[in-house]
Amino acid sequence: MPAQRHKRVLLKLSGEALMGEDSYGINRSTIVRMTEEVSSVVRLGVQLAIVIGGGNIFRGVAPGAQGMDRATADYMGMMATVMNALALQDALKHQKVDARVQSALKIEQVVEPYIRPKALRYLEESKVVIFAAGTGNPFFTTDTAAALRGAEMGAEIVLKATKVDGIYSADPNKDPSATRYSRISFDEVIARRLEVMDATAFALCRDQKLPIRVFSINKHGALQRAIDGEDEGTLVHV
Ligand SMILES: Nc1ncnc2c1ncn2[C@@H]1O[C@H](COP(=O)(O)OP(=O)(O)O)[C@@H](O)[C@H]1O
Ligand SMILES: O=c1ccn([C@@H]2O[C@H](COP(=O)(O)OP(=O)(O)O)[C@@H](O)[C@H]2O)c(=O)[nH]1
Repeated sequence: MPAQRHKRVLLKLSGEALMGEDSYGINRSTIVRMTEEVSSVVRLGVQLAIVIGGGNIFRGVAPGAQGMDRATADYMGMMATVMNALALQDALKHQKVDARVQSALKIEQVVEPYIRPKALRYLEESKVVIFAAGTGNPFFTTDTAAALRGAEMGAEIVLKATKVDGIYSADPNKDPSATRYSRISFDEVIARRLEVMDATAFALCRDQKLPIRVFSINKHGALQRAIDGEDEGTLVHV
């Protein structure tokens, strides 16, 4: 076992990445590939909590939400994350991985509510815990939910699996000359307004001294390398 392997991590999975090549919803082969990677790290004995996004179904700030009351649109976005959480739980079941979904919004017939001690117990029992409905509050994001739940679960690190392979000096989708950092401090990320995660999430992790690693969801083996503390993507440190 590598000396640096993390024992308990909070993995943030992008909702948008679940779309794969599609323009909306959940792409079957993408979710299967993701859950194969997740199940292989769970088999190593790593305690894994997951926060899943919802951007593949609905975003409170999307053009489709224009003219809507922002809080209403955000509640729709949170409901979208519940759908993704159920799809992820089901896909993990096919990999013979036991997962529990806990929602920050009460939808009792569908998922159990978030109860911190229960979530901690699941982790100790080596069950994957999937946190749905973000923080349960409008005007927040699932990145902030990842920071919050990561801190509550006592995770050693927040692993953000996203479309880009790290944090760049500028948005690499807009500026092809942008260069990737292998390590960067929270203060620098915030001062330079690097937008791969929102400022609330960065600030919460900085205050809780909870490091973040940003890596590509599409790179085979990247999750394993991130779990093993290897130089993958970008590490944001205190
Ligand atoms: N400095 C930066 N480095 C990397 N990505 C950035 C940067 N600034 C903006 N981005 C954008 O952030 C996106 C990832 O954030 P986001 O869309 O919120 O991801 P997710 O859906 O995974 O939560 C990337 O696709 C990229 O276009
Ligand atoms: O605590 C939260 C988390 C999410 N959302 C809403 O849910 C949507 C989907 O989450 P997010 O955009 O973070 O998902 P991802 O970027 O991972 O696809 C957001 O746009 C918000 O509208 C929210 O209101 N509060």
